[in-house]
Amino acid sequence: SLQTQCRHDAVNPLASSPTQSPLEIDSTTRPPFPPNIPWTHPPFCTAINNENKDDQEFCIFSSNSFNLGTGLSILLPPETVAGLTSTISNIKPHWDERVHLAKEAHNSDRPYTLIKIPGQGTGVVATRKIKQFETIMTGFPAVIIDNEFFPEDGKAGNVSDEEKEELYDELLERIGDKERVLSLARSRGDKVHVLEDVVRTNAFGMTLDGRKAKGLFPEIARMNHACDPNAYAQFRSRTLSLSAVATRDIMPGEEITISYIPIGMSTAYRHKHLSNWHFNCTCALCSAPEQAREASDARREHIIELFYGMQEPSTTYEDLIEMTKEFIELAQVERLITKIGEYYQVLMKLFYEKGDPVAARKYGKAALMFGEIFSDPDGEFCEGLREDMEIVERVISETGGQ
Ligand SMILES: C[S@@+](CC[C@H](N)C(=O)[O-])C[C@H]1O[C@@H](n2cnc3c(N)ncnc32)[C@H](O)[C@@H]1O
Repeated sequence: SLQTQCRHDAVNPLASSPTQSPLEIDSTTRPPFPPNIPWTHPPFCTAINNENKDDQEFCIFSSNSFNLGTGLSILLPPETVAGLTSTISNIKPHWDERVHLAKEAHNSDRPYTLIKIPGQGTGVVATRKIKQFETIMTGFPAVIIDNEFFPEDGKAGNVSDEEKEELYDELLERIGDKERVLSLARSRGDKVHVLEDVVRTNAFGMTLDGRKAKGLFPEIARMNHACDPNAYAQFRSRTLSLSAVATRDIMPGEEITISYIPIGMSTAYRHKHLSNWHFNCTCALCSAPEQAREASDARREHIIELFYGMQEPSTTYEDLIEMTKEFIELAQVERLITKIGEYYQVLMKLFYEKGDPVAARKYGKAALMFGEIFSDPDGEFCEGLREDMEIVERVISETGGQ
């Protein structure tokens, strides 16, 4: 049978793990700091007491030269950082990517500008027509912090306020371009450390070598949320970059938006998930007339029913064909294009299990095409799909597709 059980992490569309093999680390001593690695400060480490497991060491590593001197500071276990070191030292942004990054670079080539959006602070607006699938901007992180430091709102977690305060002060001190970070939006007032607030309000979920973390990409963080967005943030583990990619054509003057939450939920679920950002969503879908919103909710709920229905063992091959057609039509009406790779992957698996490898190949190819646009091309999702496609191709050549 096919190997891929892993879909993108539904809650964390940016999940991925870098492919580099870790440098050797002796975890009983301070992490090594050889001169050939890119860090410009000695690591600053602390052991966090975890009630259920052994203590875990976390260190701040910083590079002032990263990303044209804007700098990077990360707070992760040293073993995870070891796996990232070669990625960080190898980053040479392409010129077309740098256009959107460096203050001094060709500003006029940028297809967007920042403006004030009533009730939403700053937002990003297109200055020319942007074509579907075009990369709008590519950014690199300023800060990466392990999720150990972000228990869910209201939960205690393993790190004391004093420990966090000390670590965040140190992290902030080491950030090369502080303004790039401190000018970002905040949502929690003075109740928490300014860095915690900025990260909670602006960072993207990512998985690095199996550890969940939050990455702060200050340029893309200016994009506001919409429940039916026209762009998508794609993480690439190989370059540690995050790109905003257009999911449809965007006209000049149109605001460029991304979804902060997994796409495809009905209104009530969306608002529950968005509560983490402390704002009432005023996007076009949430402010649509009640009738239109209810119709969209009904379609979205039906998509979810079909999705699970198709996976029921009792579903026959004929039912699967009918359900697939209806499912794809609804997903198109709701414009869930960024999820389509994930949906097609499930269809590939189902048709394969029902003994139709030719249909499985059709959906597998489509899954990979969308996966390479909307998820990490070197991440688990695409890697797993490539392996599965080899199995499907082999079965077709052995059986002639019967
Ligand atoms: C990642 S920031 C986006 C950029 C931000 N507007 C700024 O001024 O830098 C997230 C914050 O923007 C605002 N925001 C984003 N999307 C919104 C929406 N759909 N409706 C209302 N406020 C929104 C909220 O204040 C939220 O906490």
